[in-house]
Amino acid sequence: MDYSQQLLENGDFLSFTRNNPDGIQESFTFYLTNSNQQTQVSILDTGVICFEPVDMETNRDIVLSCGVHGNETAPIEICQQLIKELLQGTLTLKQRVLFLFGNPPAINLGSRFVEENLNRLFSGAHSDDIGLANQERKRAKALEDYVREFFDQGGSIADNRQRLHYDLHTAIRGSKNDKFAVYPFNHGKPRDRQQLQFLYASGVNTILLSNSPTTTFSYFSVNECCAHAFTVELGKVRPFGENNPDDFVQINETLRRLISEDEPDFGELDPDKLNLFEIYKTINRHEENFVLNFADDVQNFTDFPVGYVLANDGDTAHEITQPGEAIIFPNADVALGQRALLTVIPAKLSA
Ligand SMILES: O=C(O)CCC(=O)N[C@@H](CCC(=O)O)C(=O)O
Ligand SMILES: [Zn+2]
Repeated sequence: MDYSQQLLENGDFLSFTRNNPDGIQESFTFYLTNSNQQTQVSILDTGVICFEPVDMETNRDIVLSCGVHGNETAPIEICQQLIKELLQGTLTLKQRVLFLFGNPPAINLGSRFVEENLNRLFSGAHSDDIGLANQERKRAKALEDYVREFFDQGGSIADNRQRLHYDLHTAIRGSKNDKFAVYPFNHGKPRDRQQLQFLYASGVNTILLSNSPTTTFSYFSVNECCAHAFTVELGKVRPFGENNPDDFVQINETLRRLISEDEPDFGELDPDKLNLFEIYKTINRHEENFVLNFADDVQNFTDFPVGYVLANDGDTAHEITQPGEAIIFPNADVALGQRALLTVIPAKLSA
C-alpha cells in the first residue's frame, strides 16, 4: 500500500512521522474530495503536512507547529487529531493550513531535544557555528524554509491576507496561570487585539510581551514572515496518553473554527480579563556553577521579594529588583550561554 493510501485509511500522520524520523525519500501530493470540494494534501517532509482547498477563495494562512520540544505531547495530540479529521473529511477545510511536528527524533525519544534545543536555532542561529551541523540545526533551517514558502505561496498581507503561526508547547513546571502565551517582540508595532482575543477564547488568558529579538520559532515568523505568531504554553508536560482532553476543549474549538470558517468571530477583547506581563530580565547561564535558589516545584509566575537572589551564576548573583517580579521557565540544566530563566513584571496594553 502506498503512503497516501495508508494516510487516507488511518489518518495517522503522527505514526507516519514517527516511523520516518530522519526524513522521507521524496515529498508527495494527493487529493481529497468531500461534498464536491477538493483539498490538496502535500507531505513535504517528515512531520510536515499542508492542506489547501482547491479552487476556493481563502483569506488566511495558518501554521500550527508542535513537538518543537519532543516531550511536549499535548500539542502533538491536538494536531494529530486535527490532521486525522482533515484527512478523513470530518473537519471542513476553508483555509490553507500547514502542520509541523517539529522534532521527530526527539518525539521518538520522549525528550526535549536530541543534541540542541531546536527553539534556540531560528532566525539563522542554525548557521551560526558552521562546524555544528547536527539534525536540529538542519531541521530549524528546513522549518524556516517550509514556513516562508507556505506564507509566500498564500499571497501577500498587503492583499488583506492574514498570516498566523501558533507554536504550541507545554511547560516543564506547573504554573499559577496554567495557559499562557509569549507574544514575540514586534519591533514596536501595536499588539494585535484580535489575536489577544483569539488566545483568550482559546483558554489562554495570560500573555508575556517580549521586548527583544530571540531565536525562537515564533519570533522568526513575526520578524521574517510578518505573521501574527505566538509561543503558546498549554499546561504542564506529560507523556503521550496522560493529557486530559478536558484541559484543551477551548483551544480545540478555536483551532477548528480557524480552519473551517470563513470569518470566525471570537468576540470582543476585554483587556481587564487578561493577565498581562512583560519580560523584564533574561538570565542566561554562563558558568558550570549555576544554581537556582528555589525548589523544583516552585511554579511559573511565582513572585519573590525585592532583593531575593534567584540564581547564582558563578560569582554573579541575580536578584529580584522590582515589586511583583516573577519567574518563568526556570531551568538550571541548559547549555552554557543559553537562557536559564526569565523574569516578568505586570504590564498594561498600550492604547
Ligand atoms: O517550561 C519551560 O521551561 C520551557 C517551556 C518552553 O519550551 N518554552 C519555550 C518558550 C519560547 C519563547 O520564549 O517564545 C522555550 O523555552 O522554547
Ligand atoms: Zn517547549
